[in-house]
Amino acid sequence: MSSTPTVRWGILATGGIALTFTKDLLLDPATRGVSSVKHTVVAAASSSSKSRAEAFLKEVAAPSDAKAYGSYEEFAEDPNVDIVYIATPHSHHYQNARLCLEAGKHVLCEKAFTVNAAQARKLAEIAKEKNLFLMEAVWTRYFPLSIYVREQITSGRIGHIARVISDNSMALDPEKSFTDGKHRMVNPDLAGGALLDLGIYALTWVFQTLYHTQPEKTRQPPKLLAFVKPYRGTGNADEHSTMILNFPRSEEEGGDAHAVATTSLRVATSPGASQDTPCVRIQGPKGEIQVFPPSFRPTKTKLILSDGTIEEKDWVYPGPGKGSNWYSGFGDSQHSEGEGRGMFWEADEAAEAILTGRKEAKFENLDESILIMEIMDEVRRQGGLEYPSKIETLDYPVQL
Ligand SMILES: NC(=O)C1=CN([C@@H]2O[C@H](COP(=O)(O)OP(=O)(O)OC[C@H]3O[C@@H](n4cnc5c(N)ncnc54)[C@H](OP(=O)(O)O)[C@@H]3O)[C@@H](O)[C@H]2O)C=CC1
Ligand SMILES: O=C1OC[C@@H](O)[C@H](O)[C@H]1O
Repeated sequence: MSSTPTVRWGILATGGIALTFTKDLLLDPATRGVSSVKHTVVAAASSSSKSRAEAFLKEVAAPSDAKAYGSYEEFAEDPNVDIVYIATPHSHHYQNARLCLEAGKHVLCEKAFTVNAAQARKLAEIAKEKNLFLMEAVWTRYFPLSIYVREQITSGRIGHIARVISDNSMALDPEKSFTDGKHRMVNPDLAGGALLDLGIYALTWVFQTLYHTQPEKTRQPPKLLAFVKPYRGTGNADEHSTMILNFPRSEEEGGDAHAVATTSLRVATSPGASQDTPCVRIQGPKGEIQVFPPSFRPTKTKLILSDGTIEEKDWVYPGPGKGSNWYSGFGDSQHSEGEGRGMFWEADEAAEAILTGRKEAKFENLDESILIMEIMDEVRRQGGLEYPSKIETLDYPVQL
């Protein structure tokens, strides 16, 4: 019998990303060289019906004794669940995460963490009170590619970072793709728009290169200037947001660093099907690191130094995958047969934290998730973008 500890997951919601995450979760960790932990799925819940949860468990090939629930509330009480993965729209994260924390479960909650910073702060407070692990599921931070980029920065390869230019945009043709305005990408009731869905990755790259690479004690929040263009189809959801950030730095560190973070659901980072325009450029006096799209799951980096060195790297996502119908999100065709999606690395991190008693994630703690929510609050304040009060509230429980 294996002595490897197994973490027991419950999956809250059965939509697109829940399927992708759970299929990744159930891949053998040995395929990515992990031997310290195993994952299993013991329950799934659908707010639509129990039969939908059953169909979900079947589709992901969960163990046959995994339990299906037709209600999130009943599911949260399941004594066999160690940690819940929350895969509802942004609007629902606060209510759903709070439900699970109140029931004593550890939580991995999809991005954007919440609708606003106040909700994120409240969840962090409850997790702390109850001594539970809580993490925003920003999977990109856990990729070997991201770890490599951060290491190039901290080892000083390009010198003190002067500037980061970061985009995550997709030409989604919203009038055609989301005709009735109800889709979560554009629906204000679901905290839709580019900023919370796609812009968070543009900000993730800015923060993981300019903020997370600093010693924790010296990290300082940036100043922000932002513009927001509303999506005319639904009004209170943005079709693009553009952010300029200034990160304070001492003269010894090269002085203040600047970032430009952009996001759009109308135009793409790299035109057509090409992926040859960098989505992230990290610039220092000794060179530049480029990351190629899509910024949420890049497969290529290029380091260009002023001494003429060029290091190009292709990044493979370990498998075995589950074939070509693997959900890949909007406009993302970057997935090859045989590859996993790459969501298992964040799951490994959550599991490792639970097993070692750590309460926050190592590559983005709760303070950093809260700070990024504060930045997005400020973008919306400067851009005049308000969501309905029922999804901005701290009240709990609220039926959405
Ligand atoms: N990390 C990544 O790469 C990705 C992350 N995401 C994030 O995952 C979350 C979900 O996205 P995605 O899976 O694409 O969304 P889907 O619309 O495909 O699924 C959302 C699920 O949430 C549940 N739900 C509960 N209440 C509602 C409601 N009022 N309206 C719609 N759905 C509801 C439903 O499941 P049920 O009926 O079973 O309760 C639904 O299937 C978002 O936060 C998004 O940002 C999305 C795509 C990629
Ligand atoms: O998180 C995400 O990454 C992939 C995108 O396709 C999707 O819209 C977004 O939610």
